[in-house]
Amino acid sequence: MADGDFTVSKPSNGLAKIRTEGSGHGICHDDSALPVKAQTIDELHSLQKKRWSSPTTPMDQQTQQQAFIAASEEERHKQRLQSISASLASLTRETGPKLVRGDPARNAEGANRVHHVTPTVSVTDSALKFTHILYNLSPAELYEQAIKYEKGSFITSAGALATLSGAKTGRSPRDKRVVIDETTSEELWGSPNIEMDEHTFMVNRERAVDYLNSLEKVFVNDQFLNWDPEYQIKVRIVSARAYHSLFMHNMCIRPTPEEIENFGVPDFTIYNAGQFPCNRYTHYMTSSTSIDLNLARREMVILGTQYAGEMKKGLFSVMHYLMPKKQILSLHSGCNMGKDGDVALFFGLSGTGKTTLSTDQNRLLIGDDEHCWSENGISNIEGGCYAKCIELSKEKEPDIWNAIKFGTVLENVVFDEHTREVDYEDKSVTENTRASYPIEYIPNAKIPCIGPHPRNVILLACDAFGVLPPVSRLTLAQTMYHFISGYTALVAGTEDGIKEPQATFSACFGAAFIMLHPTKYAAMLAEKMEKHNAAGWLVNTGWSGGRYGVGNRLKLGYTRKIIDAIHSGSLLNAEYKKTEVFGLQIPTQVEGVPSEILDPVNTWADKEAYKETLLKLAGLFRQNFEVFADYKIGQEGKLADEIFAAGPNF
Ligand SMILES: Nc1ncnc2c1ncn2[C@@H]1O[C@H](COP(=O)(O)OP(=O)(O)O)[C@@H](O)[C@H]1O
Ligand SMILES: C=C(OP(=O)(O)O)C(=O)O
Ligand SMILES: [Ca+2]
Ligand SMILES: [Mn+2]
Repeated sequence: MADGDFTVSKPSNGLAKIRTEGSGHGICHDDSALPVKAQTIDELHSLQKKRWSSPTTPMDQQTQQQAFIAASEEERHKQRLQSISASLASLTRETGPKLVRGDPARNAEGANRVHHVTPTVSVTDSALKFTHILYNLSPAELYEQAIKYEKGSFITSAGALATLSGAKTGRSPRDKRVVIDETTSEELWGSPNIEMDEHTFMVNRERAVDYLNSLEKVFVNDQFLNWDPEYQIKVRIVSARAYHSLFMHNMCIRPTPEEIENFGVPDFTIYNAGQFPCNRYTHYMTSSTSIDLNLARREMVILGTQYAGEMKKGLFSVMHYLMPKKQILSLHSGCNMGKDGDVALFFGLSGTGKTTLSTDQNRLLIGDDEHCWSENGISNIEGGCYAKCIELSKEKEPDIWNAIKFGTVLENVVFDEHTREVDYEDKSVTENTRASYPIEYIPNAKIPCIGPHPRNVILLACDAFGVLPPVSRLTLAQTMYHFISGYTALVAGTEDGIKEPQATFSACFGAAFIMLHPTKYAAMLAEKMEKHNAAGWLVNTGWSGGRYGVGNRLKLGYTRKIIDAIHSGSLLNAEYKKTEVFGLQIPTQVEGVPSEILDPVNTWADKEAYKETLLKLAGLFRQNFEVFADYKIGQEGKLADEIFAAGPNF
């Protein structure tokens, strides 16, 4: 042995004899000579964990180092529990539940932290019970909670937490409602915001709160939205599952310990009752799922769905209401920045490439999904990303692949029972498999997630009809036309027999989230693009060479080359020609992309079918835009006429 403390010699009886060296008397070291600072096993275990601290998103150094006014620790914990108890107060019983900090499983630990928050006036059993609060737990603690108590939670070979979201594996837009009162009935755009009244909201709120209070423990996250400190809001998420708490830990901005101590009263609260359904006898309820937004109360209630994306997109709706009031444009877009500070926005509906294309090894990631454009520039609303991971490959999307590690929530993926290796091709649970990770898991994330005014505005459409060009340069009026249209066409996925792509028009590429009339956002976008001289682009990340079933999806590598040419500015100076019907300007050459695919007509073998499909899509655009024809945009509505004229002509 090279540096052995002991040697092994082979005696005649065949058994190896161990001789320790340096011990002098030929006996082994006595372990008891090394003192363990504990007299009992329990004491030993208590040494394992150091004092409580809270996980953070790296903010700027100064904020982090700022000393905070120190009330006594006990006092601060008490205040926090009081604030949470107020959040969870039942409206009819007037008082909040009794709260205990910590895990009920560790009773001894919890018991000495009991706080009698408010004197109880009612005498029901629920008033006698304690609700344990698991407050801003760390990813490690949440892993333990999930694995111990939530069926379907596993650690994958990469270290991510695999979970199941239950019966719902996507959002439920038809079950999302907004309270209409005197103010909001004036302000809100009717169509996507299915209404409900205040009273019904309160019925559902009570249902969610009673459910949460009936549990042994609930998770509470206090976090921030929006990286621009001037327009940041404080959010509280009360949920029943560790999975939800970890998801929001990843998706919202994580406060420093100092910020947590001084958090105070949240600006907005989510009550996520998850699997607990709404009462279908309640007015307005059309299913067992209800996602209810009350802007006046600044509250959201979730009943009957565990799909975590509901929380993040629910808060996005809130931002779509609050931000425009401050002249800030909220955007359903990804965003990244070049080394020279050139910022690009990527708008698009789900699955069109916002996350994939904003995550670019050559550029700094500002965010993948939700942003604000204010007079200060661009800021990300969130602290994390939510990537689709169906057919995820290490080669094509290395940064997303590498972000799937400890701390990442992997929703609804399928993995090998033994190795826990994820099969990203497997759609057994759903096609909408997802990974949620903190933004700093992307190596070139731009932290803080803010940037200057955008230079390029890229509208993404996954055109399964295969007739939109891979890239077109848009005039301002065309940008507005396509922004208001919000087109994409997807295929129904795995189902057999689906030959016809489904066209979707979703105003501002986010009709499910916008709160005001689409033209309000469009006017702000036009004003900002003009002021900051941003160029508009339409990029088809969908089909080429024929519609779905005949052609193929454009290679991600080609789309990336197109995006590179937009970023570098080289595409601004390219030679262009105009397409028929849609009147789009398309480049004749893009570096790294076969020129013949740039005009889709070249890629279709059946030219007649091409023309027919093109006209069909143009007709769908025209039909969709009819409802917007009467709106004024810009001064004296001049832009409105231009925008209307910027649609297809046939
Ligand atoms: N040419 C392409 N451009 C962009 N994405 C593509 C392309 N081809 C295939 N994809 C896949 O489409 C999906 C786009 O999803 P994602 O970026 O998560 O969309 P979003 O963030 O807009 O919802 C990814 O799974 C990506 O791998
Ligand atoms: C979370 C979502 O975002 P996206 O699909 O746009 O990435 C969603 O739409 O449910
Ligand atoms: Ca995304
Ligand atoms: Mn999105």
